[in-house]
Amino acid sequence: MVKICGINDEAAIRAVHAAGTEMLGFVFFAASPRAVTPERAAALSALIPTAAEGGPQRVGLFVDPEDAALDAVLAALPLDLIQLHGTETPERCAAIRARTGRPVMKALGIAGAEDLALLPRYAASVDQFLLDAKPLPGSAIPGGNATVFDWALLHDVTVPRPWLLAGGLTPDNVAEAIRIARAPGVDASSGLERARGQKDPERIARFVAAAHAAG
Ligand SMILES: O=C(O)c1ccccc1N[C@@H]1O[C@H](COP(=O)(O)O)[C@@H](O)[C@H]1O
Repeated sequence: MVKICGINDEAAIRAVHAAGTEMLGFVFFAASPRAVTPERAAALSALIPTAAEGGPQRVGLFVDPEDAALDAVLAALPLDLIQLHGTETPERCAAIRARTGRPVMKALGIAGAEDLALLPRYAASVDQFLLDAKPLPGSAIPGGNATVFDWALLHDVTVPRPWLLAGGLTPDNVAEAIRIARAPGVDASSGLERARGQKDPERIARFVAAAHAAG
């Protein structure tokens, strides 16, 4: 299972589809260099087949969203999954799942084994986990920072929901990351860019091929 996040232009979404990627992410968080408006995401999404037609699942990435922000995005395009990348509590995740009728993927920042203790607290309230590097102090955004964590922390962990590994993944390190973390899926953004916020179609193709081969 491969997710490419931060899709914000036509070449990138076409590359994601051509590579046979299972999921793509639109960032609805204004502080991100990859942020898109709901209208821009809808226009890009319309360029390739829907998930029901065999295309990738559309994931909406939010950071501590208000209900109105979720409603505005869902009115513009039919997301398949909601990614929550802020400080949402288990109760807020459950409320968003109920309100939107969409499955929820909760991102947890991992820096040490103690961070994995949160997994059981969220398990009943979410459908998937995204295990990402914990942002370094002073980071302007809570993800998408090309930060890697120690994948071996996950080697012997039973994650109580389907999950993706994220944080500083690139075409060159993704196979090793999958092997060490025993990850069933991966997600990448910065490592597939030619400049901050600008995806490179060639890196997308190499990343997806490497991840699928490793899986
Ligand atoms: O990509 C962003 O701009 C972003 C902003 C706010 C929260 C999360 C964000 N991205 C997610 O972060 C991880 C790791 O990204 P990277 O590969 O290290 O750049 C990824 O899952 C994105 O979904």
